[in-house]
Amino acid sequence: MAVQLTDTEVTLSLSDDPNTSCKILLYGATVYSWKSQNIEQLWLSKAAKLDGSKPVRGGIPLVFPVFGKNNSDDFKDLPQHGFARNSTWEFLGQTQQDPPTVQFGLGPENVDEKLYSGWGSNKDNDFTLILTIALHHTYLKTSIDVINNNDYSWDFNWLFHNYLQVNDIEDTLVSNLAGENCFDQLLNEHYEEKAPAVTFIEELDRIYNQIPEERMVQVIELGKVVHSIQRENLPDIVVWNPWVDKSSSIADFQPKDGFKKMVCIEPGYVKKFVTLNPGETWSASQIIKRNEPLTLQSV
Ligand SMILES: O=P(O)(O)OC[C@H]1O[C@H](O)[C@H](O)[C@@H](O)[C@@H]1O
Repeated sequence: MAVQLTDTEVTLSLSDDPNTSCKILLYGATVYSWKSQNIEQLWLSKAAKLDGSKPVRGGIPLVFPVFGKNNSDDFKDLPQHGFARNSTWEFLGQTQQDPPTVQFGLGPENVDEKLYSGWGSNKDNDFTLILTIALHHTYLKTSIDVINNNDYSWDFNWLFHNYLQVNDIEDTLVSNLAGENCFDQLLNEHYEEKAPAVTFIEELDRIYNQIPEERMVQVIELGKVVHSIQRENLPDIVVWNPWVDKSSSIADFQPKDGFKKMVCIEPGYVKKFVTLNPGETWSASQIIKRNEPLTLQSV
């Protein structure tokens, strides 16, 4: 069976290749495992909670309606990264057989009242989120539709918080960001990226912004491309590795040297807010690919 459902999660697998599969928790609609030909592609903390008691540390948590903490009136009462990752989504069903494709939905009725009331000055922003996940032989596609059901407009951020698995972060490069604008969240500074590729030797937390859509960001290990990310309507890319001190301060980050095995590459719309008008739908997607050729688009 290509799609299996339990009370808490959905599993997709390819009928002609059962070793290619992904698992999605209803909690947060979080993809917490994606295996391609039996090789796990996503990093998941050994201490990640999969019981709905807190957002999943690993996989692909979803960030909505705010990225990080924001002190403006409409967002200051929300938790870090909003409430999509800590709400239980509805499974809407399978929409396609081949490739296996499923959808999940979230609306105000699914969100804890206290969390929801932290958003917006009207306190009744009526939204629908539809998440679509499609599993292919060599890639995983996640797409989001955000619908405004109100008769007034409101603002939001969206981000796919991908925790990608690597063998050794010190052998890992992230390419195709040279020459782009970056906001360094640790230095609290904007600058132009001068390095031909992003390397990791300490904690790193940057928002690369307004990256042209044709730019394919690639994660390269010892000269081999391990992940490539294609984006639609997601102009910003957060690159994060917590390294030693930050990992040790995160209770559900295990093992403590797990930062060596992961890099977060997070396509989103976070440097500015999307303003969504009444009745309108905003759509975006990402495709995470394996085994792509090296594409040099900036050096
Ligand atoms: O600990 P969390 O709330 O899941 O956030 C984890 C990380 O998310 C993003 O990558 C941010 O850029 C980081 O500043 C943050 O530390």
